[in-house]
Amino acid sequence: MDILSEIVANKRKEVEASKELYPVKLLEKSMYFDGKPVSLKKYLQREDKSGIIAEIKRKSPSKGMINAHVSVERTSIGYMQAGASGLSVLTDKDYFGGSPEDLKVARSFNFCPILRKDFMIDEYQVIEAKSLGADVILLIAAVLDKKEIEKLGKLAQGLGMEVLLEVHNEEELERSITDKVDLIGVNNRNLKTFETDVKTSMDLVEKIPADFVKVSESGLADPEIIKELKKEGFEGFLMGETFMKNGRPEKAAKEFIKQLEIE
Ligand SMILES: O=C(O)c1ccccc1NCC(=O)[C@H](O)[C@H](O)COP(=O)(O)O
Repeated sequence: MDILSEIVANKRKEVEASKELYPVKLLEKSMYFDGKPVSLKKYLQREDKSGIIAEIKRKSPSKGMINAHVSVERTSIGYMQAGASGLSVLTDKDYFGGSPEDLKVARSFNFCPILRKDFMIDEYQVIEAKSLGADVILLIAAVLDKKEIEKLGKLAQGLGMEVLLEVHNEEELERSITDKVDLIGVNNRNLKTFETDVKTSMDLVEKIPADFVKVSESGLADPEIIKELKKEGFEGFLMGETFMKNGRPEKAAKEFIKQLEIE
């Protein structure tokens, strides 16, 4: 079984357990449930922002432990002060060392778009994302068919959230495009081999219809590459490890964003 199939199989069990522990009726009582989400699309298009979606991720299947002792409060606030356009918070525990609590902490300290970064396969998780205060959910084309993307996307949009669809190649892009998503992310990481190549973004960009905000994801570590991706039409840049491998991720983000020379 490849890692993605393993993560998804594990996620199915986890979601069933969560449904028992925290039924939807309870999630709907959250103080965030009726709140208006913050638009990532709008933040990515602000000229005073960097376009960086800065991620909080303690570990990953490709890199193992990256930063076990990160302070979500300090890092999330620091990322936004450094000029990030939004936050991405891993809520998967077993493979990424995150938790729903991490997202709640980031939400309570920041007014900015927050992406719930997880493996979404069930409507329950979309409702849970809203109850945690998320503004955006991720849908991964490699694990969902078009009907599932439309069902989960429609529910998220109905709750006021935006949807980031992640693709890795032309086949995934072609079979998944729908108006039930708002942003399209090109994952530079091959989730089977873990190899990252920014050429993946460069090659796919012209195939993405103009009405979607374009995000380049993973393996980004050089400000010059961000400048090139911007020229190609990308407005968002999802970055995790480059910042998280530093003891103070927010300081690494500040240094990096400074080099983008935002006016
Ligand atoms: O990062 C992994 O090893 C990974 C493995 C399997 C599925 C997803 C994985 N990563 C999730 C992500 O999409 C990244 O955290 C995100 O794009 C940031 O990437 P990076 O800047 O390379 O940390």
